[in-house]
Amino acid sequence: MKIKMLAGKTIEINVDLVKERAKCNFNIREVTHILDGGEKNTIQRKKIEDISLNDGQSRDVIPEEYLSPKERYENAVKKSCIYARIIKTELMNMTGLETLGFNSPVFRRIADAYFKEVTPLLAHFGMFVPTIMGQCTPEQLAHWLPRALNFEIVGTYVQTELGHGTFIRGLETTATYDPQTEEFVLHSPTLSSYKWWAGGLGKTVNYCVVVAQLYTKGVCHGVHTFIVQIRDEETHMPLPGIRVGDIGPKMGYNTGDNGFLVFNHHRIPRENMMMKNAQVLKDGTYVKVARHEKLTYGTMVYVRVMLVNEMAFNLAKAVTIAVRYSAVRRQSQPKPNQPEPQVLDYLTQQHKLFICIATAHALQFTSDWLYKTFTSVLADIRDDKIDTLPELHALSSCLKAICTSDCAAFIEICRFACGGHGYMASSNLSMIYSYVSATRTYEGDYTVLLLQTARFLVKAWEQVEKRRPVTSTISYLSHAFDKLKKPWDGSNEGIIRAFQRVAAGKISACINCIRYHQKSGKDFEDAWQLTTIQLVAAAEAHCRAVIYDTYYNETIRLTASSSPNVKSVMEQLCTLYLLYWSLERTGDLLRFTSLSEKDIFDLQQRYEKMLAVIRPNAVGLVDAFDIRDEILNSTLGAYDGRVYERLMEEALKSPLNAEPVNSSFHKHLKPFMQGKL
Ligand SMILES: CCCCCCCCCCCCCCCCCCCCC/C=C/C(=O)SCCNC(=O)CCNC(=O)[C@H](O)C(C)(C)COP(=O)(O)OP(=O)(O)OC[C@H]1O[C@@H](n2cnc3c(N)ncnc32)[C@H](O)[C@@H]1OP(=O)(O)O
Ligand SMILES: Cc1cc2nc3c(=O)[nH]c(=O)nc-3n(C[C@H](O)[C@H](O)[C@H](O)COP(=O)(O)OP(=O)(O)OC[C@H]3O[C@@H](n4cnc5c(N)ncnc54)[C@H](O)[C@@H]3O)c2cc1C
Repeated sequence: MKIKMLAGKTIEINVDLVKERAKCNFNIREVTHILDGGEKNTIQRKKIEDISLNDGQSRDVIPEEYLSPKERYENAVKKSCIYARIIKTELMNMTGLETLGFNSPVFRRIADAYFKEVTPLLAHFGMFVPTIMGQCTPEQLAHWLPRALNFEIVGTYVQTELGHGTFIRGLETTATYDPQTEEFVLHSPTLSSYKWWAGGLGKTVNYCVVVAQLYTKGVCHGVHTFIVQIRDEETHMPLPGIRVGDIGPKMGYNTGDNGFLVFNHHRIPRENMMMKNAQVLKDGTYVKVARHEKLTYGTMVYVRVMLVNEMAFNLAKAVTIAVRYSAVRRQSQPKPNQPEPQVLDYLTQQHKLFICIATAHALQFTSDWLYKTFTSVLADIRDDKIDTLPELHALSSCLKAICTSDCAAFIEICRFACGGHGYMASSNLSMIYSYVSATRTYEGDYTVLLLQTARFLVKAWEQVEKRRPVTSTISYLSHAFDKLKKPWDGSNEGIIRAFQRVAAGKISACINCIRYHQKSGKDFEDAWQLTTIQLVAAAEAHCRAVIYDTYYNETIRLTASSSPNVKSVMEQLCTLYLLYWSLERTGDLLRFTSLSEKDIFDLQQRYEKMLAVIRPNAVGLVDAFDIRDEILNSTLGAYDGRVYERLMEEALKSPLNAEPVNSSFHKHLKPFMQGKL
């Protein structure tokens, strides 16, 4: 152990980690600034983290795992209030922080110090407020937004029902306009129409955005959004006509009180229909305002965009834990009479972990780029231009699907990399995994969203066939008709072009398959269904090509003025990422490019050399994510590497250790062992 001063405190640091940090050859701070989007952001983030975490209010006295479900929920509500108050009063009013939105990634990051699972207010921050911002008229906005931002009301987003989640047009809850009273009557006509899943609905919120089928003058106009009060603002009792409760234990999100909601002819004022995109006049006349009918789905697009950033952050946490632990952990004896090596020195361990570091960078850069695209499309929509929306929908759909799926898979690999201790709840890897694993399903299931992107790609292909221009993310399709396979080029640019060829080849194969089925007499819908396995694969290939291209170009752009070693380590990671996926997808490359057996051998050699090059910087790279111990919440991943001490300290907190003999011994085990039971 070595002693080191950190943030004014003297701490003991594991000697292996000290050596690792001494080996690091690049400026860690510089990489942190790049990942944060600039030095100013890092300074601001650290200032906010200090204010909200230094007083220890985020800490639990008793670890959450030992509380009952009810106590865990109550603890999460208590901490949500502390957390929201700090953000609202102390941070939002600080000079210099005005530019931070309520949904700033910095606030998001701090939340993990307060909640091992989630805050019951997550859907308030992540969905209720954004829906108000996106779906209200200016008058409605003036009424609802300040109340929601000041937490005078707390809300959630209630869309999914027992019977339907994916197929929104199939939702059954009705909102029928009554011109006599100028109210909407909300009703749940069947068991399958019961609302199910919304976060915070069970016990926390008093308002919600409800998605329901709008009926007026006897005509159904499809799903629309309504702001519905469900609980009394004073007593919190459910209002008449409302049945609401918690849906019970889940694989994760257990402090999130996901709920059910049943309407029995519940009335709300006409003004509570969110009327930015469509209106119902007092006499019941339906007026469509928006030029694109899917603008009602705007909150989902927003959350899908935000989820890519969520994935980058969660993977950064998991790999920080796994790399630090792998530097501390020593195991086996590959050579006789030699000391046990750090497990990080095993090539197989590097193969598990360095791709996770690279992926966290790839997702961070892709998410920043996607967010910029999102804000630019929002600006277009404000100017009444809706032609950029389909591409945003296609991009956010596939990126949400692939990033959530990759991130869950890589977090599980981080757990494997930590052996048995990775399975301890105190490693925090299980909690990170259960949180991330749900993201592949919610906000649009993986397969369903990739099929949305596939629709866009098939249409794009038809445009390219007609030699019509297409948008930038699919411009590579224009080369799909080049007949000759180009010689394999293993440079980064060459690999990216090769994967664009793979994507184009897969889309082309789908088109051929759809047309083949149509020629055999199938209608388009059936031909589409028969092609869906390939369509999902084509959308995945397209998405990966977008990520490769974005990661590569952003790395070059963001390190243009970096110091040489920072530039090189960032480029090495990007190259590693491209080599990793080339080796993972040799089948595709063999099918659609001129890759040979010899090229695969070369790729493998280059990949393994790259692992060795990155090895000395591994701990430095995860330190550069700059995730505070309070946020990591892990016995295995703390900055000081006191892994075994922390494991033991946490074990001693188990209530089972509070007494030398548990009463069940005398009550059950002893009589059983003595044959008296
Ligand atoms: C002061 C306070 C400070 C506090 C600080 C706090 C800080 C904390 C910050 C927190 C913020 C962080 C946020 C990050 C994470 C947030 C997490 C929030 C928690 C989320 C929990 C989960 C919630 C949910 O799951 S909500 C429910 C989501 N449900 C779905 O996603 C359903 C999926 N289904 C669909 O999207 C659709 O039904 C679909 C697309 C599958 C099919 O729809 P359809 O109507 O049947 O359409 P279809 O006929 O197939 O297509 C017609 C046409 O329309 C196109 N289309 C479809 N969708 C869209 C769209 N969205 N936009 C544009 N176009 C669309 C489709 O492609 C077709 O086009 P064409 O092919 O051209 O015809
Ligand atoms: C933790 C969590 C939090 C949530 N929070 C909220 C919330 O706050 N508000 C809210 O409204 N909802 C919420 N949800 C619900 C969530 O949005 C839905 O569960 C999700 O959209 C998937 O829909 P589903 O459950 O209907 O799945 P289904 O659509 O029934 O999916 C089942 C299977 O069928 C497949 N499938 C479905 N349709 C097709 C198709 N057309 N083609 C091919 N395959 C298909 C899917 O791929 C999947 O494998 C939450 C869910 C979870 C798990």
